[in-house]
Amino acid sequence: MIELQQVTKSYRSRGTGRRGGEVHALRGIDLTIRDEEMFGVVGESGSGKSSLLRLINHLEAPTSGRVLVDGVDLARLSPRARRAQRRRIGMVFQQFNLLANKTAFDNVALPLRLQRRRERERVMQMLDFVNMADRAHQHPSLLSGGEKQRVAIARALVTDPGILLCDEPTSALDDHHTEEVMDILGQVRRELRTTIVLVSHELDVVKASCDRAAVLERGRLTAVTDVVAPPPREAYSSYAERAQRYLA
Ligand SMILES: Nc1ncnc2c1ncn2[C@@H]1O[C@H](COP(=O)(O)OP(=O)(O)OP(=O)(O)O)[C@@H](O)[C@H]1O
Repeated sequence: MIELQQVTKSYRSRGTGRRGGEVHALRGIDLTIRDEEMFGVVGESGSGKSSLLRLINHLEAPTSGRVLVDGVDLARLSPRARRAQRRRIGMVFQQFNLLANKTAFDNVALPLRLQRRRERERVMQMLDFVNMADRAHQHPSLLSGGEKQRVAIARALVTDPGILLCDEPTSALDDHHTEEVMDILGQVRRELRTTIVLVSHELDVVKASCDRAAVLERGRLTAVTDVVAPPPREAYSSYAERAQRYLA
């Protein structure tokens, strides 16, 4: 479970025009994300979505308030214990962040190697999970955006984290690849029982996949809603019927 209690995050403003000023990226956030749910975070650009993820991952500490992951306040841990705790959280980014000079296999193996683990089987198992086993020895430049993101998901999950944070994972992809990546994330939740936090400005993606979603507006949490999934494609007899009903 992830809990944010009265969390505030402020940054010194960038640039010289407002020297000494502060940007209030998050203000007074109270939020609980349950185990094994797919939780959406939506909001306009600058509303604080990425800041929220960085706090959950403890890449940054809150200015005030507490962030608890499975009941543990990472701010109170020693740096070493915090690093160990952070390994239980995987992360996926909009621009994939794969190393261009390494194959898909080596990219996925990297988090294990950083822990001095060499587990070829485990790497292949994760590549298989994202349907990329047959591309294991290709470099990212030969892969489509959707394929790169699937490799990035395998890399994030190879150390078996209980939580996966996704920052705009489909925003650089076309509709077809978006669907492919969201199918994989659905499978991650169902089969690996990973808790997924999905930051996205694409309301359709959140509607089709999340159980609940938080709406951020200029750093404030304005709502947490249960998401009602749209009817599945099979519910319509034709594309025309689906388009008509979806748009109306
Ligand atoms: N390191 C930083 N230093 C200064 N200001 C920052 C920093 N990171 C974020 N901000 C500011 O905090 C606010 C929230 O930014 P954040 O990136 O969390 O929003 P976002 O909703 O993820 O936006 P986007 O969708 O454009 O990435 C913005 O005004 C941003 O300029």
